[in-house]
Amino acid sequence: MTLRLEGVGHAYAGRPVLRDITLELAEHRIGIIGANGSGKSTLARTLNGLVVPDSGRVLLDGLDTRRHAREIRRRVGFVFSDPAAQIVMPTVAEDVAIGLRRSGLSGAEIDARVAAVLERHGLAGHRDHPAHLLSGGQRQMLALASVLVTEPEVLVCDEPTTLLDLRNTAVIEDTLRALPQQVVLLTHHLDSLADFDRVLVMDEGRVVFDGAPADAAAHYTALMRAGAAAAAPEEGRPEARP
Ligand SMILES: Nc1ncnc2c1ncn2[C@@H]1O[C@H](COP(=O)(O)OP(=O)(O)OP(=O)(O)O)[C@@H](O)[C@H]1O
Repeated sequence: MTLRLEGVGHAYAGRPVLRDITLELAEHRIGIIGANGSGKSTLARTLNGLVVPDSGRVLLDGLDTRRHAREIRRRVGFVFSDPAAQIVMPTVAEDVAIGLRRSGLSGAEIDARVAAVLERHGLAGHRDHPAHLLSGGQRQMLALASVLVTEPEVLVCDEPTTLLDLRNTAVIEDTLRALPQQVVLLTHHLDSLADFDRVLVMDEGRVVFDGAPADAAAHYTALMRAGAAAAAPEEGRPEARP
């Protein structure tokens, strides 16, 4: 199973946010880091066809997201930063089950799969609770469970721990780490990617580094320092003083 981007470019209202990106994503765990607005989310969204690029193409095992959107969405799951974006049903179990409505499984099979996923992710005791009464960490776990129940081959997670405290961040990260399927994780937490197979650094719509986690973290830190230095007022300039 391989995701491939070929010459991918995308613009919003004429402003380029992805610039000629060519990549093959085959490793088990891939991280993407980069400054706010560098194009990470847009890139991630091209991977399951949520965004169809203006130019170039994105392929999953040769299937183009432009033409095979439904098949690709089934195989590439997507988890958003804010679980509110994907929790749609009143109760926890109903929310997990909704992803299986077109699976062709029987009601009993759906119930069994939902129960297994809730059990695996520590939500079995909340089966019939309203989703909005869960804690932030439980809500994100529910959003993750609702995607995992469909058994995607790839999971793309767009900053899934941004709204969580350190404990829940660790719980979600440990869950992602233990998944058998390919995971593409966007994050601002460089430590979370320490044992990843590959980390991409994005800057202004381009992949400016692609390699081992420690090297990517160093590259990103240097990039951010250079950006901060360029933006800071020059020392000693009279107009820069308070
Ligand atoms: N639907 C949209 N319409 C218009 N502009 C958009 C849209 N989505 C993103 N943008 C803009 O495109 C640029 C890249 O956004 P994107 O969300 O891909 O970056 P990001 O690296 O994920 O940022 P962050 O770390 O802040 O989430 C930003 O300037 C953003 O404002």
